[in-house]
Order: sequence, then structure tokens, then C-alpha cells
Amino acid sequence: MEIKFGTDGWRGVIGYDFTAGNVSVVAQALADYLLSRHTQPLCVIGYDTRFMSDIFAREIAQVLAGNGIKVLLAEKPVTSPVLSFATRELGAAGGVMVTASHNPPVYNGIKFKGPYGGSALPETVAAIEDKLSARVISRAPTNTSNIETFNPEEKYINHLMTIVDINKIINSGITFAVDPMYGSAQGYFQQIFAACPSLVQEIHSEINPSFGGINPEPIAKNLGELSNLVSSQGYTAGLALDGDGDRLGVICSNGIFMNSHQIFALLLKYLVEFKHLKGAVVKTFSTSGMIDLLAASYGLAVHETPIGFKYICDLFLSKDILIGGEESGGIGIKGHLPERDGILCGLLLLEYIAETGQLPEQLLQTLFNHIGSYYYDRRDVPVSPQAKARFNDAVLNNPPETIAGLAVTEIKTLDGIKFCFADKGWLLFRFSGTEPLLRLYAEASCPAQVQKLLHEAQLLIDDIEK
Ligand SMILES: O=P(O)(O)OC[C@H]1O[C@H](O)[C@H](O)[C@@H](O)[C@@H]1O
Repeated sequence: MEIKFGTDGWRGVIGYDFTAGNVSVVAQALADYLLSRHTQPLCVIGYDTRFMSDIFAREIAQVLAGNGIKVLLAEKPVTSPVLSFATRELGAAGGVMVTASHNPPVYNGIKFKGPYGGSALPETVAAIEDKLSARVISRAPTNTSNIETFNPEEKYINHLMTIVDINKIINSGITFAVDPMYGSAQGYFQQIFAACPSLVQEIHSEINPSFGGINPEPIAKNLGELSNLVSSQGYTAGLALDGDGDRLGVICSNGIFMNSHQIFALLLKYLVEFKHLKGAVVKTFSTSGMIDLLAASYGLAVHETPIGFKYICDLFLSKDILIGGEESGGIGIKGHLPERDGILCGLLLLEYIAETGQLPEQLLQTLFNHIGSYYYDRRDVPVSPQAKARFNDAVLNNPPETIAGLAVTEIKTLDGIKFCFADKGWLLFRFSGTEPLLRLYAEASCPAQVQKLLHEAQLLIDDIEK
């Protein structure tokens, strides 16, 4: 079974291609990569709450240890940002996180982290992938002294406290609900607000390998329970984290979902207007035009990258970046890590609410008053391998001149195929790099137009399927 890396490391179906055998092949490739660049590397390993993630993490540890690499293995599930933070703090040559993030329960995966505490850069991932052909796998015995366990949480939480004013949130009288979606972000908010436990209610805060039948992706259709809880209990907000805690979803006090573009824009607004910070802004190809407009209004440069936080991370490492974010809900902030972090973003949003005394929906209204209204939605469509193979040619050889009544003014192909319209709208077709799905992303100035665009996109795919 071929091991093929995707948008972020490797994902596979547990027991089909994601097996102990294949995991040890990937671990051996990582060991070969680390040893080709360091004389005595240290590697930090973390894992989420998925089925067998802890066992796969131990397998990776034993292969690295068998190659003479010193390993620090988390003693309990951690979020990906916590693992990134530990990688940087402990001066490790690299980090490994066993997680399939937001994907359905049948998946597991491996993400690689660099010594700077963020996604491994594309060239690093390619170099590890190049070493996958190793035939001999060295595995240390279970009692090896090369593996030690550790708990990275306390230092991470102390670090967050240096960025966010927790007392401001406590003293503001805010109450909120948290949904870690049975993932590895469970318990963090309760620890951070331990001095005032009545402030926060957490749901889905135990291990459940089926994720309660809902994919751990913090988007509207998966957050019905959180939405009902927030509106029925009168909470100020609801915060939802994905399976490995690097993405954030938000529910407003009225139970309405706030999408990732809106969270990104609000955080940018807060950092500039209230924290008086500066720096360039990074967004991926599927992220809202709101970000460009907002950044321009502050005189900040915007960089656009393909989808995948590794590209944003690259820019964090080489330029002065204030904030970088993605449609998928991952946002990184200056002064933390070159990495997205759902917990930090959630705390900053609470701080914004505390600072202004405005509810999340009121903050959104202020944003719309500043830059106008933007609406967005996404559809994920299963596509046959035949249609996938024909897709680019079918669309690019005979591109539509109008879609849903809007004239196409430009076609961009940085990642997928994006049709831009004269008004602020756009429609993007892009194959997921983590699941066998075609993603249709659309933005327009009214919700009905968004749905029309998605409908026409679906018709176009149906045509290619015929
Ligand atoms: O390729 P997709 O399934 O759309 O997923 C895209 C996402 O993949 C991973 O989760 C990466 O870590 C993210 O940075 C990226 O946004």
C-alpha cells in the first residue's frame, strides 16, 4: 500500500493503509531524515484522542529510539499547538503529532513539526517522503532508556497567560461554553479558568473514538449542540476546537455560527485597533476578500499562499507577520508560534469581547460597518477518480463566461481553479489534500448568491461525471 503525503503530513484509514507497519516505515523515514541533518537529535512526540493514536505514537517512539534518537513522548493526549510549543521550547530537532485533525473517525495521520514550533516546511516533508523506501526498520525494545515521557501542558498554559489578559476576561462577567469535539483540546479552558470555574462549561470532554458520530471539524453543521447550549443558557459565546485543537469555530450568543473568515477578520481588527500591533497579513487561496480590504484599510501588506498552514508558517519564519489564517479555521498570531492555535484564538476573542463589552454578533456588525457584508459557504463533494482526472481539462479548456449570472473577470489557479467576479465574489474548486473530496468554496455579497454559485458549481461537476 503506497504511503502518500498530503496537505499536512500523512493521513490514512486505520487498519487499511494506516497500520503499525506503515507507521513504522514513516517513523524510519523520519529517523533517517533527522540523522542526516543532526548528530544527536531530540524528537518530541504527541498524539490526539483518536482510536489508537497513543499506540501509534509509542510505535513511532520505539523506531526513533531504535535509531539512537532521544525521544520525549507526551504522557497524555495534547493539541498540535502544544506539541509545536514543546518542540520549540525543548530545543528538539523535530516534533511528530499523531492526529488526523478534523477528518472522520476512520482516519489517523502524522503531522511533522519543525524546531521553530510550527508545521514542517514543504521541502522538509518532501525530504522525509523521499526516504520512505527504507527496507530495514530499527525498533528499540519497550524498556529502552531513549524514551522518556513528559507533560508539556503547564509551560504552554503559562506562555498563553503572557499573551492574553485572563483577569480581564474573568472580571468582565463573560460566561462561555467550550466544545472540544471529543478531541485533545479537552480540559484546557477549565485549567486556564480554574480560579473561576463557573465561567466555562465544557461539553464532549471525554474520549470517544467515534466522536459521537460527528466529524471533529468546528463548522456550523457539526455544532448544533453547542449552539443550543449557548442560546438556551445565555452564554456570551461558544468556542469549538477541532480534533487536535489547532482550529477554532465560534457560536455567537444568539446561537448563530461565526465562520472562520469572520473570526480571522475580527482578530486582525482586535490586534491592530486594540493591541496596536503591526505586521503583514497572510491568507490562503480559499480565504475571504474581507481580509484584503481590512488589511488595506490599516495599510498592511497581504500575502496569499496555497492551502496548508506550512506555507503560512514559512512566511512567519522569514517576515514580520502579524496574523496568518486559513478558511479551515487555523489562525496563527505574532508573539506565539509560527503555528495556528484554536485555544489562543478563542482566548483572544474572549479578551476582545471583554475589552469592548460587545457580544460576538455585535463585533461582527462593527466589522460589516467597516468593510461591508461578505457571505461565504463551502460544499464538499465526493467525485469519481475518472471525473477527478478529467476535471482540470474539462473546466480550463472551456471555462464558463458567467456563473450564476455573474461575469467571470479572472481565473486563478494557485491551488485549484478560482473564478473571480466583478463584485467581491469568487468560486473555487479544489481537491482536498486530506480526504477524497472536491471542495467548492464560494463568497458573495448576499447569502442567496453564495448558494446559487455552489448550485451551479455542483451542476458543472455533475456534467463532468456524466
Ligand atoms: O486539503 P484539505 O482537506 O482541504 O485540508 C486543508 C487543511 O489540511 C490540513 O489540516 C492542514 O493542516 C491545514 O493547514 C489545511 O488547511
